[in-house]
Amino acid sequence: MKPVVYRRNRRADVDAVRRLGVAGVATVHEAMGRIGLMKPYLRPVWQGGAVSGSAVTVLSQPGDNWMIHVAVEQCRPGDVMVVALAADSTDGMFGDLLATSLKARGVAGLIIDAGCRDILTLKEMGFPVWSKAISARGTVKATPGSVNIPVVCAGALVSPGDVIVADDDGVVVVPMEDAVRAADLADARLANEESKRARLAAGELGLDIYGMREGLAKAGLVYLDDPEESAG
Ligand SMILES: O=C([O-])CC(=O)C(=O)O
Ligand SMILES: [Mg+2]
Repeated sequence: MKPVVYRRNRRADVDAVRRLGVAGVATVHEAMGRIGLMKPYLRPVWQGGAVSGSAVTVLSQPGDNWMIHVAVEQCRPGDVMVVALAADSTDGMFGDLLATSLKARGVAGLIIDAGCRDILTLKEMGFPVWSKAISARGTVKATPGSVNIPVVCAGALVSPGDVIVADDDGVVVVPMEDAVRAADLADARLANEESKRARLAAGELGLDIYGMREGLAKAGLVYLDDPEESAG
């Protein structure tokens, strides 16, 4: 496949992107029917960061961060850069210099299926990164890849413009055309969880709130008194 950069104007619906970010990864993943989650080996390089934004996708060669430099130019404020690899790598392809460049363009964060370095500075900058590894191993600029093509990142298909939601729980992808519907479903789920949270906090049991007792009995669960106590 010839290396290519697709210039792209289309982005996901801005309000849907915001609402999906508020809902967070676990809620969005559930709302979509438990799909779209990247593999859990992708971890935030510092805790407490959270982003949602339209994906600018990058396909890079292992040990080579040339295409990240190329992709910076294609980013707009609010975008999330997603870097997939043509073959497995944990090399430290990204650090505070590239983060400074992305931040200057208003990019919200980076998802990378490889290594990241300069962690302390990234944390001080408040620039969130989810990576497969933390590694100081340096990389070259030798072989081109592509920008804004569909990629598979940590097991999930990401097309340019798809919504990326990332927080301490992981990273989830929402197809661009599903963004508004997913945001509506996530909002409904949040409202429903709020009422459940209040009832659980008041001491009601999940067993009763969810009407589980009958199903458990049908499934054969029995309750017995402790034989030692009744013998006594
Ligand atoms: O320069 C690199 O190759 C990656 C890096 O450490 C940075 O962006 O600061
Ligand atoms: Mg560096």
